[in-house]
Amino acid sequence: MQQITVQLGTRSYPISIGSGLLPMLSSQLKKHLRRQVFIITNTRVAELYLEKVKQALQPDHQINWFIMQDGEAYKNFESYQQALDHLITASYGRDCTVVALGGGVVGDLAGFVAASYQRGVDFVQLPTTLLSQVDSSVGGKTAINHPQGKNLVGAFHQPQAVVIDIDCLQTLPERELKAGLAEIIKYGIMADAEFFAWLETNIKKLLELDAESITYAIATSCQIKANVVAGDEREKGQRALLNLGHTFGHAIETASGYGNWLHGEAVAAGMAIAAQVAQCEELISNQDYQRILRLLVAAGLPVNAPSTISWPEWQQLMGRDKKVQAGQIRYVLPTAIGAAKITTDISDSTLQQCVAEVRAL
Ligand SMILES: NC(=O)c1ccc[n+]([C@@H]2O[C@H](COP(=O)([O-])OP(=O)(O)OC[C@H]3O[C@@H](n4cnc5c(N)ncnc54)[C@H](O)[C@@H]3O)[C@@H](O)[C@H]2O)c1
Ligand SMILES: O=C(O)C(=O)C[C@@H](O)[C@H](O)[C@H](O)COP(=O)(O)O
Ligand SMILES: [Zn+2]
Repeated sequence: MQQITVQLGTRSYPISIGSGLLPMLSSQLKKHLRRQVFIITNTRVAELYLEKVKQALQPDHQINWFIMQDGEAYKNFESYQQALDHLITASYGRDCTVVALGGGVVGDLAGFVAASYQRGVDFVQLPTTLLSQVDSSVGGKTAINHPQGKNLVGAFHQPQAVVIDIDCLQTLPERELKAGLAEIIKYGIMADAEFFAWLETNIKKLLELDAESITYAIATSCQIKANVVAGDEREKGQRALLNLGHTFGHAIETASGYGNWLHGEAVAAGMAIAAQVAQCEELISNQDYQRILRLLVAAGLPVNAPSTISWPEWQQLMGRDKKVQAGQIRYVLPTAIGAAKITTDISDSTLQQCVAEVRAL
């Protein structure tokens, strides 16, 4: 088992990564779980893992749970209210722990429940998708979607612990695995040229779920994210680099109806647009631009944006991005493999042309 710490002073927390961790949860989480535990999961994950988790935690804990509907479309106000209704009906107090068992949808929603129930209770993440293991379970961004934009309602609320059992990936559909690779590739592009080169060589092994390679990719991703979050917990500056591809990607997810494009797929197409803009602006070499596209394609990810979104719609959706400051959209653009920058200085015509070109790739 490997352990990484997110260094946030008194709110620091461990990320444990390994095989066979769910059955050993009680010992993994000894110091991190309150007596009253409230598990939030979804229909699919409950079928696969809820009993295992309950068994691992009994009899030391009082356990209640809420099973939400499966899918991005359910990361909404209704599921949020239903989860709270369950917590209140079960008479859970402020001294409970909310446990998220599932992918990023469950994790984001459960995190927001934990952040807001009785003004904040403890929270533990048990991520079961590749995407949630490398990204959403770490860093404390919690949220639900609004029909007009992704993650528009939420809070920063760090977990007490994250336990990543790589065995969960055995049951994950291939399309979801690929979606997780998008956020892994993101780390290589924005922060780590050596990791990007490793991904170029090992992408097939990741697609085949080679245990050593997957563990290395998860640990490296979590370490990169932990470093960024430790330096800028609330996205006042450099944390925005973790949003590479998201200004465009979130617009794609919202415009196409939540769940039609997976988050990772939309981020992949968003990173292709960001790379294209960077190339038009001569911020990145053609060679690095090509390497980004090649790796995304090798991971089986889309590099084309949908052609159904009109330019005014792009503008409206991107205008709701949470990085907007003083009415100006701040774009994250790659400047080389392993480096990115945040800029407002891109003309509308360049953007429109790049979005059109990525549609035509
Ligand atoms: N908070 C953050 O920092 C952050 C970071 C990245 C993404 N996100 C959010 O995460 C969400 C995407 O997360 P996701 O890609 O995990 O999607 P998801 O949570 O919808 O999970 C994908 C699918 O896999 C199923 N599933 C989960 N674990 C499984 C398993 N082990 N075996 C079989 N099926 C399983 C789920 O039921 C679902 O159908 C988006 O809402 C995105 O906005 C948040
Ligand atoms: O942790 C972060 O910071 C990220 O930006 C990670 C992203 O992968 C993630 O999708 C996040 O939820 C996007 O944040 P948002 O602030 O744009 O909603
Ligand atoms: Zn993301």
